Amino acid sequence: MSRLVVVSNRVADPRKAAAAGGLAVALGDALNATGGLWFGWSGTVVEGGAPGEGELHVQQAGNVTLATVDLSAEDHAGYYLGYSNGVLWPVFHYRLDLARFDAGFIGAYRRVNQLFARKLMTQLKPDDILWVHDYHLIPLAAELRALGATQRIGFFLHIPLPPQQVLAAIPQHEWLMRAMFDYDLLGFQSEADLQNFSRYVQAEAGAVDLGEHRFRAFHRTVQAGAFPIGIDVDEFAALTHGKEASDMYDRMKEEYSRRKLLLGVERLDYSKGLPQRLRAFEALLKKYPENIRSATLIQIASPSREDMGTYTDLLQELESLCGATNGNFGELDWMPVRFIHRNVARKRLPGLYRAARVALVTPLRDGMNLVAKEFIAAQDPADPGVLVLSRFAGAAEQLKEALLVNPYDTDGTADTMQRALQMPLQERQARHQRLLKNIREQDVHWWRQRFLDMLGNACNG
Ligand SMILES: O=P(O)(O)OC[C@H]1O[C@H](O[C@H]2O[C@H](CO)[C@@H](O)[C@H](O)[C@H]2O)[C@H](O)[C@@H](O)[C@@H]1O
Ligand SMILES: O=c1ccn([C@@H]2O[C@H](COP(=O)(O)OP(=O)(O)O)[C@@H](O)[C@H]2O)c(=O)[nH]1
Repeated sequence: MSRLVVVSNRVADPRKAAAAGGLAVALGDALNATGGLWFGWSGTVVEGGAPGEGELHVQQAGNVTLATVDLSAEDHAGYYLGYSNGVLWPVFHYRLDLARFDAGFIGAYRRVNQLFARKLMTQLKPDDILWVHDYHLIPLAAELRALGATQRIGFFLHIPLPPQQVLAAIPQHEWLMRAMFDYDLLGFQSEADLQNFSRYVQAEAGAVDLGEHRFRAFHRTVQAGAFPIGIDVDEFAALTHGKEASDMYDRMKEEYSRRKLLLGVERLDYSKGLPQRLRAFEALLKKYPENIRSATLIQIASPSREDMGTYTDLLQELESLCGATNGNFGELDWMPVRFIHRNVARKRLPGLYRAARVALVTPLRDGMNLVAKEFIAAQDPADPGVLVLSRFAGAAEQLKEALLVNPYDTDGTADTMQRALQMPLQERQARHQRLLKNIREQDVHWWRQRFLDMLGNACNG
């Protein structure tokens, strides 16, 4: 059997995967099941290190070999903060207004992909199957092929793929698109992303649609598909009954025994729609004053990409919005919003999810959003909470029994929050049952197996 080689910017020890975030948890799970090699950035930034160079560290973690590379400070700035998160992240989330098309970034992005390709080549076996993840590494297959790699290589994009006209604003978009054709299989989170890819390559590269999502361009044929990522429902249910989550649940129930909790959990990121959510919550208090003193919003915003101005600006905006709502509506014995700018350990999160009556997952755009699925998995089926979900999250294609909202519509979102708070038990149970069925059927194992089965059958040529 071929060995699985997973490549991603973030790498985490899969034995400790429960402590890591979305992408890392899912990949840890995929590798735990099959064993193999996980290759990527070590997380170390070397001040004064030579650009395009980095030490390779190899260690064993159970049945998974971890191979990671350090990055020089110059490469980290240009590749991770610059091109990946200053250009690709905003554009792929439809935010051209936030993109910084700095001509200096692309050199570092290319250099790090070349560095990864060189280091990875030393670890590869001829019949390995490679699975590359996310926007940091789009040209990796092209760089590997240039060094002679002939292995099967798949790519999965964890973030949205925007429409053609948005994508085409990236000065290097043709180069990126050509690089995509060096993969055998391209995976997207949703049907909408897949459709955008199909239109884009036909319009911009004159690609020929061979049917069943196979496209021919640049003398190569690539298979594409939608593979919505899931969670390990059983692992999450077990976490829910663990000590950390139970303690958290008990604390929350005691603290908020007389109140209904609304909950938001995410990285502090402009894609997550946090200012819009806070405004909608304030509109809820204005339109439905019965919620004054009886509803509390807990918003966890875990620190992310803090070296970037767009992220620090957002923090200031959120602090000011929360301050205004608490100032306008707060009472001596009740504060409407609790804003927590810290990471909450994943082991404790299920307790928080279970104590909440309503989860607010209202991103402006999101590849998938695993928090939505974790919230469902953590609920008590006899008395479940309600999921309010943005129609612009990848998860909305699957989770149809959630209350779907347009996060730009402040009053509409406030009305939906009210509906969620008022929803009768029977309706909550019926919706939850169907949502749980969905996340069980399309879980992380299903995601991995479908992608790898299709990669096994796909062959570029
Ligand atoms: O690695 P960071 O820069 O700290 O960012 C964390 C991860 O954020 C993004 O996650 C995406 O993947 C999730 C799992 O598929 C998906 O549910 C979510 O919608 C996406 O935003 C990013 O794509 C990852 O590469 C980062 O590691
Ligand atoms: O304080 C926090 C906030 C988030 N998460 C985890 O981070 C992941 C976020 O994944 P998601 O797909 O929702 O969004 P991303 O951050 O990857 O864009 C989920 O597994 C959360 O449980 C966490 O462990 N602690």
